[in-house]
Amino acid sequence: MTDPLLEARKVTKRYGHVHALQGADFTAYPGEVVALIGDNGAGKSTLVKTLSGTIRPDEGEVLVDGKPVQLGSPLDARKYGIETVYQDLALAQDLDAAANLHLGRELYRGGLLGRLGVLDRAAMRRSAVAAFRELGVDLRDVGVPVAALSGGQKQSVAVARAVVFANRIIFMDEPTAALGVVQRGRVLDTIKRVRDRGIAVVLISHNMPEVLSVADRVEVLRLGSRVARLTAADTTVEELVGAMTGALDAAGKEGAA
Ligand SMILES: Nc1ncnc2c1ncn2[C@@H]1O[C@H](COP(=O)(O)OP(=O)(O)OP(=O)(O)O)[C@@H](O)[C@H]1O
Repeated sequence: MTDPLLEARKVTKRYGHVHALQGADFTAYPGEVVALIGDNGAGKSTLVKTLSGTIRPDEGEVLVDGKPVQLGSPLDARKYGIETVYQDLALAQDLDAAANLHLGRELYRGGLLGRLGVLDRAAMRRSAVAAFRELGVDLRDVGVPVAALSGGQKQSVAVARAVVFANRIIFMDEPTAALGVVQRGRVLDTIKRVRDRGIAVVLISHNMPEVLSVADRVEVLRLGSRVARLTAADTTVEELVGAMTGALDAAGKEGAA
C-alpha cells in the first residue's frame, strides 16, 4: 500500500469542558476519496480545522509524508498543498467570483515582478471563467459580488477555488449541502477527477448514499475519536450508520480503527 500523505495521531482539542477531539486518528492516502463521517458534534469540522491549519490541537501530532509538521495557519497548510472548502465557504461577500477564486493568490500586472503594482483583474477574470467552465459551474457573470449569488453558486465558487489550487489534499466540508441535483452531480464528478489527478480528497458529508457513491474509504468519528475505517465498496449505509451511532460495537462488526 502507498504511504499516507497526511495523518493525525492522537489529536486532542478541548473547548472549555467540551472534548471536541479525544485522541483522534485520521489517515489520507494519495489518489483516494476518503469520507470522514460522524454524527453531529462528533468532531469532524474540528479535525478538519486542525489538519488545515485553522486551529492548533492541544495534543497529538499532524504528519505530512510521515514527518511531523506544525500547521500554524491555513497559509502554512497551503504550503503543503492542502486546500479546504469550509462549511461556511469563507468567501469575501463584497468581492466578485473571479476575485474570490484568487483570494490570497491575486494576479498582478507584470507577473510576480509587479507584486506591488496593479491587480490584473482581466487575467483573474479569464482564469476564473476558464476554471468555472471546466468545472461546469454556471455563472452568468463572474463580475458580480458573491453576496448576490445563490447559495449553490457560492458553494460552487468555494469548491472551484480549492480544486484549481490544490496539488496534494483537499478537505471538503459538506461541499454539496446547498446544491441542486445537477450541480451536486457535477461536484461529485469533479471530486473523482481531482482524485484521478493523484490528489487526496477528504469529504465530510451527512449524505450516506453520496458517501458510498464517491468515496473509496470511510473513516468514522464518534465522540472525538476514530472508531472505524471501512472500504466503501464493502460497506452498506446501514453499516455506516451503525458505526456512527455505536450500534455496530454491540453487533461486534466494527472495522479496525
Ligand atoms: N469554537 C467552539 N467553541 C466551543 N465548542 C466548540 C467549538 N467548535 C466546536 N465545538 C464543540 O466541539 C464538538 C465537535 O464539534 P464539530 O463542529 O467538530 O462537530 P462535527 O462533527 O463537525 O458536527 P456537525 O456534523 O454538526 O457539523 C461539539 O460539541 C461542538 O459544540
